[in-house]
Amino acid sequence: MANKHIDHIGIAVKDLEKAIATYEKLLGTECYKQEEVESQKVNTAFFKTGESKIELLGATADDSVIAKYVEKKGEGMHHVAFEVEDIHAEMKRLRKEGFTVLSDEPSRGADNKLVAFVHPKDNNGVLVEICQST
Ligand SMILES: CC[C@@H](C(=O)O)C(=O)SCCNC(=O)CCNC(=O)[C@H](O)C(C)(C)COP(=O)(O)OP(=O)(O)OC[C@H]1O[C@@H](n2cnc3c(N)ncnc32)[C@H](O)[C@@H]1OP(=O)(O)O
Ligand SMILES: [Co+2]
Repeated sequence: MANKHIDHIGIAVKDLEKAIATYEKLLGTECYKQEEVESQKVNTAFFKTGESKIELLGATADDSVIAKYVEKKGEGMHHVAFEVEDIHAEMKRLRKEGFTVLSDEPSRGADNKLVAFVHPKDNNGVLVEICQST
Protein backbone atom coordinates (compact mmCIF):
# COMPACT_ATOMS: atom_id res chain seq x y z
CA MET A 1 0.00 0.00 0.00
CA ALA A 2 3.10 2.21 -0.04
CA ASN A 3 2.56 5.73 -1.39
CA LYS A 4 -1.16 5.25 -1.87
CA HIS A 5 -3.36 8.19 -1.04
CA ILE A 6 -6.38 8.22 1.23
CA ASP A 7 -9.38 7.85 -1.09
CA HIS A 8 -11.94 8.65 1.58
CA ILE A 9 -12.83 8.70 5.24
CA GLY A 10 -16.11 6.97 6.05
CA ILE A 11 -18.31 8.52 8.74
CA ALA A 12 -21.28 6.60 10.15
CA VAL A 13 -24.36 8.74 10.73
CA LYS A 14 -27.90 8.22 11.99
CA ASP A 15 -29.70 10.66 9.70
CA LEU A 16 -28.02 11.09 6.32
CA GLU A 17 -29.96 14.18 5.19
CA LYS A 18 -29.20 16.02 8.46
CA ALA A 19 -25.54 14.99 8.24
CA ILE A 20 -25.32 16.23 4.63
CA ALA A 21 -26.60 19.65 5.74
CA THR A 22 -24.06 19.71 8.58
CA TYR A 23 -21.10 18.76 6.36
CA GLU A 24 -22.16 21.26 3.67
CA LYS A 25 -21.94 23.97 6.32
CA LEU A 26 -18.74 22.57 7.83
CA LEU A 27 -16.84 22.20 4.56
CA GLY A 28 -18.44 25.13 2.75
CA THR A 29 -19.06 22.92 -0.26
CA GLU A 30 -21.97 20.91 -1.59
CA CYS A 31 -22.39 17.18 -1.46
CA TYR A 32 -21.56 16.24 -5.07
CA LYS A 33 -23.07 12.78 -5.12
CA GLN A 34 -25.38 10.37 -3.28
CA GLU A 35 -25.44 6.67 -4.00
CA GLU A 36 -27.09 3.63 -2.47
CA VAL A 37 -24.81 0.59 -2.23
CA GLU A 38 -27.24 -2.28 -1.78
CA SER A 39 -24.63 -4.96 -1.10
CA GLN A 40 -23.51 -2.99 1.99
CA LYS A 41 -27.02 -1.84 2.97
CA VAL A 42 -25.94 1.79 3.04
CA ASN A 43 -26.74 5.14 1.51
CA THR A 44 -23.68 7.26 0.87
CA ALA A 45 -23.07 10.97 0.37
CA PHE A 46 -19.74 12.34 -0.85
CA PHE A 47 -17.81 15.58 -0.39
CA LYS A 48 -14.57 16.48 -2.15
CA THR A 49 -11.73 17.42 0.22
CA GLY A 50 -8.70 17.96 -2.04
CA GLU A 51 -7.46 14.65 -3.42
CA SER A 52 -9.57 12.73 -0.90
CA LYS A 53 -13.27 12.55 -0.01
CA ILE A 54 -15.58 12.37 2.96
CA GLU A 55 -18.09 9.52 2.67
CA LEU A 56 -21.13 9.84 4.93
CA LEU A 57 -22.79 6.48 5.54
CA GLY A 58 -26.37 5.93 6.62
CA ALA A 59 -27.85 2.46 7.18
CA THR A 60 -30.67 1.29 4.91
CA ALA A 61 -31.53 -1.75 7.07
CA ASP A 62 -31.44 -2.71 10.73
CA ASP A 63 -28.88 -5.44 10.02
CA SER A 64 -26.51 -3.09 8.15
CA VAL A 65 -23.02 -2.91 9.69
CA ILE A 66 -23.58 0.85 9.93
CA ALA A 67 -26.75 0.39 11.99
CA LYS A 68 -24.85 -1.98 14.29
CA TYR A 69 -21.92 0.41 14.60
CA VAL A 70 -24.10 3.45 15.39
CA GLU A 71 -26.09 1.40 17.90
CA LYS A 72 -22.95 0.20 19.72
CA LYS A 73 -20.52 3.10 19.36
CA GLY A 74 -22.62 6.06 18.23
CA GLU A 75 -22.00 8.21 15.18
CA GLY A 76 -18.44 8.90 14.11
CA MET A 77 -15.44 7.90 12.06
CA HIS A 78 -16.05 4.41 10.71
CA HIS A 79 -13.19 3.62 8.31
CA VAL A 80 -10.25 4.95 6.34
CA ALA A 81 -10.06 3.92 2.67
CA PHE A 82 -6.78 3.70 0.74
CA GLU A 83 -6.73 3.62 -3.05
CA VAL A 84 -4.66 0.72 -4.42
CA GLU A 85 -3.67 -0.18 -7.97
CA ASP A 86 -4.25 -3.93 -7.77
CA ILE A 87 -6.70 -4.95 -5.05
CA HIS A 88 -6.25 -8.69 -5.55
CA ALA A 89 -2.47 -8.39 -5.15
CA GLU A 90 -2.94 -6.13 -2.13
CA MET A 91 -5.40 -8.53 -0.45
CA LYS A 92 -2.90 -11.35 -0.99
CA ARG A 93 -0.03 -9.27 0.39
CA LEU A 94 -2.03 -8.22 3.46
CA ARG A 95 -3.11 -11.81 4.19
CA LYS A 96 0.52 -12.91 3.91
CA GLU A 97 1.47 -10.19 6.40
CA GLY A 98 -1.07 -11.65 8.83
CA PHE A 99 -3.91 -9.14 8.47
CA THR A 100 -7.52 -10.33 8.57
CA VAL A 101 -8.99 -9.43 5.20
CA LEU A 102 -12.74 -9.65 5.71
CA SER A 103 -13.69 -11.27 2.39
CA ASP A 104 -12.21 -13.78 -0.02
CA GLU A 105 -12.97 -11.53 -2.98
CA PRO A 106 -13.48 -7.78 -3.34
CA SER A 107 -17.05 -6.49 -3.70
CA ARG A 108 -18.50 -3.51 -5.55
CA GLY A 109 -18.57 -0.30 -3.57
CA ALA A 110 -19.54 3.27 -4.44
CA ASP A 111 -18.45 4.53 -7.88
CA ASN A 112 -18.37 0.87 -8.93
CA LYS A 113 -14.97 0.53 -7.25
CA LEU A 114 -13.72 -2.81 -6.02
CA VAL A 115 -13.50 -2.72 -2.23
CA ALA A 116 -12.27 -4.96 0.60
CA PHE A 117 -11.86 -4.42 4.33
CA VAL A 118 -9.21 -5.23 6.94
CA HIS A 119 -10.44 -5.94 10.48
CA PRO A 120 -9.97 -3.06 12.96
CA LYS A 121 -8.39 -5.39 15.54
CA ASP A 122 -5.33 -5.65 13.26
CA ASN A 123 -4.99 -1.89 12.76
CA ASN A 124 -5.03 -0.34 16.22
CA GLY A 125 -8.81 -0.17 16.26
CA VAL A 126 -9.24 1.35 12.79
CA LEU A 127 -11.30 -0.41 10.11
CA VAL A 128 -9.34 -0.10 6.84
CA GLU A 129 -10.88 -0.24 3.38
CA ILE A 130 -8.80 -0.75 0.27
CA CYS A 131 -10.36 0.25 -3.03
CA GLN A 132 -9.49 0.08 -6.69
CA SER A 133 -11.00 2.11 -9.51
CA THR A 134 -12.23 0.02 -12.42
C1 LIG B 1 -20.35 2.28 0.41
C2 LIG B 1 -19.59 1.08 0.07
C3 LIG B 1 -18.16 1.09 0.57
C4 LIG B 1 -17.38 2.18 -0.16
O1 LIG B 1 -17.47 2.15 -1.41
O2 LIG B 1 -16.71 3.02 0.40
C5 LIG B 1 -18.12 1.27 2.08
O3 LIG B 1 -17.44 2.03 2.67
S1 LIG B 1 -19.16 0.17 2.95
C6 LIG B 1 -18.87 0.53 4.68
C7 LIG B 1 -19.65 -0.43 5.50
N1 LIG B 1 -19.18 -1.78 5.33
C8 LIG B 1 -18.26 -2.36 6.12
O4 LIG B 1 -17.79 -1.78 7.11
C9 LIG B 1 -17.86 -3.77 5.75
C10 LIG B 1 -16.73 -4.28 6.62
N2 LIG B 1 -17.10 -4.31 8.03
C11 LIG B 1 -17.40 -5.47 8.65
O5 LIG B 1 -17.34 -6.54 8.08
C12 LIG B 1 -17.86 -5.37 10.08
O6 LIG B 1 -18.33 -4.09 10.36
C13 LIG B 1 -16.71 -5.71 11.11
C14 LIG B 1 -15.57 -4.71 11.03
C15 LIG B 1 -16.19 -7.14 10.87
C16 LIG B 1 -17.33 -5.65 12.50
O7 LIG B 1 -18.45 -6.47 12.47
P1 LIG B 1 -18.89 -7.33 13.74
O8 LIG B 1 -17.75 -8.14 14.24
O9 LIG B 1 -20.15 -8.03 13.42
O10 LIG B 1 -19.24 -6.13 14.70
P2 LIG B 1 -19.13 -6.00 16.23
O11 LIG B 1 -20.01 -4.87 16.56
O12 LIG B 1 -19.40 -7.33 16.91
O13 LIG B 1 -17.64 -5.55 16.43
C17 LIG B 1 -16.57 -6.40 16.77
C18 LIG B 1 -15.47 -5.50 17.32
O14 LIG B 1 -15.01 -4.62 16.29
C19 LIG B 1 -15.24 -3.26 16.68
N3 LIG B 1 -15.63 -2.51 15.49
C20 LIG B 1 -16.67 -2.76 14.69
N4 LIG B 1 -16.71 -1.90 13.68
C21 LIG B 1 -15.67 -1.06 13.86
C22 LIG B 1 -15.18 0.06 13.13
N5 LIG B 1 -15.77 0.50 12.03
N6 LIG B 1 -14.08 0.69 13.59
C23 LIG B 1 -13.45 0.28 14.73
N7 LIG B 1 -13.87 -0.81 15.47
C24 LIG B 1 -14.97 -1.44 15.02
C25 LIG B 1 -16.34 -3.34 17.69
O15 LIG B 1 -16.33 -2.22 18.52
C26 LIG B 1 -15.98 -4.61 18.43
O16 LIG B 1 -14.92 -4.37 19.31
P3 LIG B 1 -14.95 -4.94 20.79
O17 LIG B 1 -16.23 -4.40 21.39
O18 LIG B 1 -13.70 -4.43 21.43
O19 LIG B 1 -14.99 -6.45 20.63
CO1 LIG C 1 -15.90 3.43 2.24
